[in-house]
Amino acid sequence: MAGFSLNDLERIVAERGASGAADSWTARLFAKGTEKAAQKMGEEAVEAVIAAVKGDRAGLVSESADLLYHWLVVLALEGVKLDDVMAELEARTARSGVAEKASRDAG
Ligand SMILES: N=c1c2ncn([C@@H]3O[C@H](COP(=O)(O)OP(=O)(O)OP(=O)(O)O)[C@@H](O)[C@H]3O)c2ncn1[C@@H]1O[C@H](COP(=O)(O)O)[C@@H](O)[C@H]1O
Repeated sequence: MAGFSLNDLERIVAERGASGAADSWTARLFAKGTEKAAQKMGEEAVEAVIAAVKGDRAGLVSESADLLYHWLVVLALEGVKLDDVMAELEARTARSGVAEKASRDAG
């Protein structure tokens, strides 16, 4: 699917979290703080694990979405940017030399 990214969701989480809106789950999580948000993140991770082990692909998609959303809430509450995580992943990829190996294999 094109057109929606984790960066989009990160921005929505920041806006809704800061809104204080009574009908916003994100604002409620922000008000409760990192401990509650991290607890929810852990619950969603376990639910994703259970779906994977059961071979429940639709469940795995749904629980993965819940997990990524709650993970972004925890990052926001802790002042960590998605870009920081991507930079770490990029650095690991560079250290592993996988990109160079792939381009050598392709050439
Ligand atoms: N992606 C999500 C998203 N995924 C899951 N959830 C909410 O996460 C909550 C967790 O559900 P659970 O069943 O695990 O928990 P619960 O039983 O409702 O709560 P507890 O009793 O366990 O505390 C639900 O209320 C879901 O609606 C989400 N809430 C919001 N978003 C995104 O955030 C945006 C803003 O949402 P609001 O902040 O609600 O406006 C939305 O447009 C979405 O893009």
